[in-house]
Amino acid sequence: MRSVEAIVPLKLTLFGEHAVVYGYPAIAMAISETMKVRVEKSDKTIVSSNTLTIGNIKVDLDEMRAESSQLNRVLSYVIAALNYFQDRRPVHVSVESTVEPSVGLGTSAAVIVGVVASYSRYIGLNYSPEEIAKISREIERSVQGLGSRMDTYTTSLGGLLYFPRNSDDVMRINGNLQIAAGYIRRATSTAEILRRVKRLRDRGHIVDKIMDVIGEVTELARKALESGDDSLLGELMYVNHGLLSSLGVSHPTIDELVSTARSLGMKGCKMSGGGGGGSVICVREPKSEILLESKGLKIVNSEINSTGVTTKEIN
Ligand SMILES: Nc1ncnc2c1ncn2[C@@H]1O[C@H](COP(=O)(O)OP(=O)(O)O)[C@@H](O)[C@H]1O
Ligand SMILES: C[C@@](O)(CCOP(=O)(O)O)CC(=O)O
Ligand SMILES: [Mg+2]
Repeated sequence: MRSVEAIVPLKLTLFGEHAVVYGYPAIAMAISETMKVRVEKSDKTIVSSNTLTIGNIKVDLDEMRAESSQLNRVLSYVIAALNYFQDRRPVHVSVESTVEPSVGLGTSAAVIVGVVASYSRYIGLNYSPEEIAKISREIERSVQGLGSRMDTYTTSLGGLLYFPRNSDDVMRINGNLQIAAGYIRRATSTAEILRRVKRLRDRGHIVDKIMDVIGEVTELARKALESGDDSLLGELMYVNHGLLSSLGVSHPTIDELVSTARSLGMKGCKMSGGGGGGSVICVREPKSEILLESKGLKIVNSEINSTGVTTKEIN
């Protein structure tokens, strides 16, 4: 077999980001923005990517070789995913994403899921999406030192998913939800923001009280999703956003956007994902994408992806 290609959906966190890391519930959905990870036969291990940006490079112009102290960090998820396998064969891993890295859409999870799905099939293993999710979750947590099962399970399994409190379970939600979503670039990574929240949480109980309320909001949002109550769902988005902002994980542009949406009488908007900039979701209505674009956000294809990660052999 010459090569295998995995197509991985990215994700939107609807409710419960950050709290889910500490056992509180969350709701996330896989979307139709995707990442392709192709693994093909090679005489040495090479990684190429269409969206990765690295700074601080030194180029040997005679050899046209680039070096950067940031390479290891930026490729850490790909490297960790390949290192998971005992059966290591030299391959060319090419990653093609329709969005920028590190904007709250789960590219860290997607790149791990894509490498695990494509490389495992390339060496003749036949993992189920659940096995890919389980393996990928441990890899993402090992790279970041912190993190929940939400992103790796959502990008592996697809659909609209509910992650119950204090459990390793995941359940599908039947809800027909129209979301508008977009992102701005951010200057930090989710791993760094997770460390910042952990430091805050280690200093006292107030963070757990805030996360407990986020958990209550998420449970109410699950019921609103199942009953199709968009106006309650939107209100809960504003509340969840305010609670995340109180944890210091939002961003001035995002806060201003969400408060503008609320003052315009829009149903609901909130940050989505790790924060510090990145993604915003709104209950879809005529004004939502206009507002997102007016604040400089890049709109993403937020149609639900119900299939999760898929792979195909390319001969
Ligand atoms: N196309 C890609 N190729 C290789 N690694 C990627 C790619 N996209 C993202 N990553 C990895 O994921 C990291 C971003 O993860 P994170 O900060 O959690 O943001 P998010 O998961 O919201 O996209 C990047 O710094 C990089 O290490
Ligand atoms: C902040 C968190 O809840 C979601 C992170 O989302 P993203 O990597 O920014 O797309 C972390 C986690 O669940 O592992
Ligand atoms: Mg991530």
